[in-house]
Amino acid sequence: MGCSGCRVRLNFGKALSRVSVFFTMVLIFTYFFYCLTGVCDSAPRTLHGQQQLLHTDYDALDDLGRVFHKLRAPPRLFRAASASASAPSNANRTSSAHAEQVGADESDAIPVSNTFGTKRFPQAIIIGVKKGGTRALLEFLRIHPDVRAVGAEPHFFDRFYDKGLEWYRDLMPRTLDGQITMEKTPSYFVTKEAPGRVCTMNRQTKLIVVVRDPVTRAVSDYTQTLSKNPGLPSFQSLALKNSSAGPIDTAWSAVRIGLYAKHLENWLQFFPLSHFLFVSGERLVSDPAGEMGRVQDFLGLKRVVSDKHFYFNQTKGFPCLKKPEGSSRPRCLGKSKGRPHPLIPTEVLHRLRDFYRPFNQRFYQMSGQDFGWD
Ligand SMILES: Nc1ncnc2c1ncn2[C@@H]1O[C@H](COP(=O)(O)OS(=O)(=O)O)[C@@H](OP(=O)(O)O)[C@H]1O
Repeated sequence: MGCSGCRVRLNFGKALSRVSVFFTMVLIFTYFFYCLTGVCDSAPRTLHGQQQLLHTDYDALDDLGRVFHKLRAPPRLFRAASASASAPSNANRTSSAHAEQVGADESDAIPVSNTFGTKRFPQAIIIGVKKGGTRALLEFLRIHPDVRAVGAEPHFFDRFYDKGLEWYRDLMPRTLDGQITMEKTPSYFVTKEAPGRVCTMNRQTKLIVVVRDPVTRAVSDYTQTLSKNPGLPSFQSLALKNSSAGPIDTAWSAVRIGLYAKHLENWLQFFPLSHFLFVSGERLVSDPAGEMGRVQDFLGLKRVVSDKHFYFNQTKGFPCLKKPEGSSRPRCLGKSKGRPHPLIPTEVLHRLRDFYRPFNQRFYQMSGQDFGWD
């Protein structure tokens, strides 16, 4: 009896240890599963620490009103997490970052998440210009394994500066050594306070400005506003004071943003010219690989993004990204990028062109580049 009792107790003890081993395994698997999905990210978080910037829809990402909706979106599963789940070697680091970029098109989200690395302030920012081609540039750069970028526009240096630098850093994706953190907010270029603020964050920041013929840019800007507000007055009545007879209305933001020389002057009070790269919005469309070569050189990156990444999509009328490795679909920008412009009377366009000419010439002198808009 004592013996059997002891045996029963022994059997019971064995069963108990098997059950506890089983539960321990379950716990370990659950923990790893959650880690892989980024939920157990243990890095310190700020007030806004739950925000996870996801690359979802290019149009929405550029829609300022929806940025914070995007910021609060819950993290989703992503392929790269498992690729980098084991301690990442240097090779894994680049390929895992690359894997995060794979698989998106304009409607299908590419959740960008990473439980490894450190959140850093951006070393390079695309500061402008609105409707210049900034989204195309950022998305082309994101193919590069050594670039990690915020998908949405943070608008920190113009709208949310009072939230503080830690808030801003927390918006950034994690990067590993050798990777560059980037963001794009085109309104920085025309924000008076932005240069001083960026300089306070880091005076070594590299600044990229995508510029486009200011006349076409103004029409593009107007097209965007019109798409949100169909009752908008005509382009000419907004561009010209006192209707068609009057002078150009420089108070209208669609006109004012195109005074590139004026805005650049403000930035040059804080940063030397060597910190700027001016990307031609026109060449970004006609020769994306060529322009991307210049951008990668400026950022000190290996030239990874090249001809082989692009194809010209006849339907869209713009270059798109070829099917990235492991993805089922090629990637074009969304509907709000490359949409048809309304017809503007030729004399109004001529008047605008004449108006911009001296500012363009001044901008060519300041930047040391002739963009050939005249
Ligand atoms: N590859 C590719 N695909 C689609 N569109 C392209 C591309 N490259 C440059 N562009 C031009 O980008 C213009 C929009 O500029 P932004 O992205 O800077 O706009 S925004 O300020 O972020 O709203 C957009 O302006 P619109 O043509 O007026 O829509 C495009 O001309």
